[in-house]
Amino acid sequence: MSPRPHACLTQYLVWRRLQRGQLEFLWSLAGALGLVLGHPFDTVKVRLQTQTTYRGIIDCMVKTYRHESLLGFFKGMSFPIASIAMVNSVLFGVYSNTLLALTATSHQERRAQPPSYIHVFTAGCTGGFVQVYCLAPFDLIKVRLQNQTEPRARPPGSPPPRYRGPVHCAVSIFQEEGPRGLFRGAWALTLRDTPTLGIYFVTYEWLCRQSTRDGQDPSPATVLVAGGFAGIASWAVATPLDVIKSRLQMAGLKRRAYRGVLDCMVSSARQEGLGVFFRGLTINSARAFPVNAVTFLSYEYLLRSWG
Ligand SMILES: CN(C)C(=N)NCCC[C@H](N)C(=O)O
Repeated sequence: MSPRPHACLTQYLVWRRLQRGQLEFLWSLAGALGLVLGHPFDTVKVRLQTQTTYRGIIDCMVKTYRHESLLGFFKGMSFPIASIAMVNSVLFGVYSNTLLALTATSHQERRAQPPSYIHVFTAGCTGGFVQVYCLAPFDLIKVRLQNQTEPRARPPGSPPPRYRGPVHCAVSIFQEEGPRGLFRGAWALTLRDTPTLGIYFVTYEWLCRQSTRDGQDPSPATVLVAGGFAGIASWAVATPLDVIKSRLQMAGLKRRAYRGVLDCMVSSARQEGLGVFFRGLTINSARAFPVNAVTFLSYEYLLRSWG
């Protein structure tokens, strides 16, 4: 005997819900995996951008390893892992919905009727702008923890690190610098992410269209390569403001008074030369490829499975 139609529908909906749950879980897992692999590079980048004690990438890696062991490279990783699924959902969700509003086509329909690059750029900038306000406090805590160079096993009598962990760091910033302190550097982050996420999605779309027949979905290899290069292109453009953002985030701690983004740019350039804006460019690009290849692969497959 065949089951009643409404029972079939209920079973189907439950199955779809489970499938979605699994996919959301996989997305978080893929994002988190990319982040774990990329975090050591990120730590070296942040230290090069904010501290003047290192002569370059290798010097920073050697000093970090000698002084703090391998664990030193993974400082500040827990909050980014905990928030990556939310930040990516906001970014990709706003991007996709802005494209939907601009072009009135769903993700599936966009293969047959590709949106213009102006629309892709506008949707990317909108996604970038909105995600900043989810990302800013997590990014601030990450940067503060990555800059703590104390080893885990401290010699007796040496002072403890200022922050005992991410929660202690968040509470201390809130108490010492006020609720606005948690958004320190958010304006520089907005200037960094709004245009560069436009570039990110345009690069991805352009590379996918170059190697995919009209109307077809890009292959997994295309998605990985296009995602990786989109990461590199956007981070290359983002690096100067990334340096400024990290310095402003650390400024609250050092009680170093910058009057704003422009002041930080001018005084950094005066003291260290124009090269300061490219600190961390190489390591940022090396990190960007794997992290963003994985991010786009999970995004494409999630949307295809959701239909
Ligand atoms: C240039 N920018 C800011 C970006 N492309 N951002 C989006 C990619 C974010 C990814 N989780 C990453 O950390 O690379």
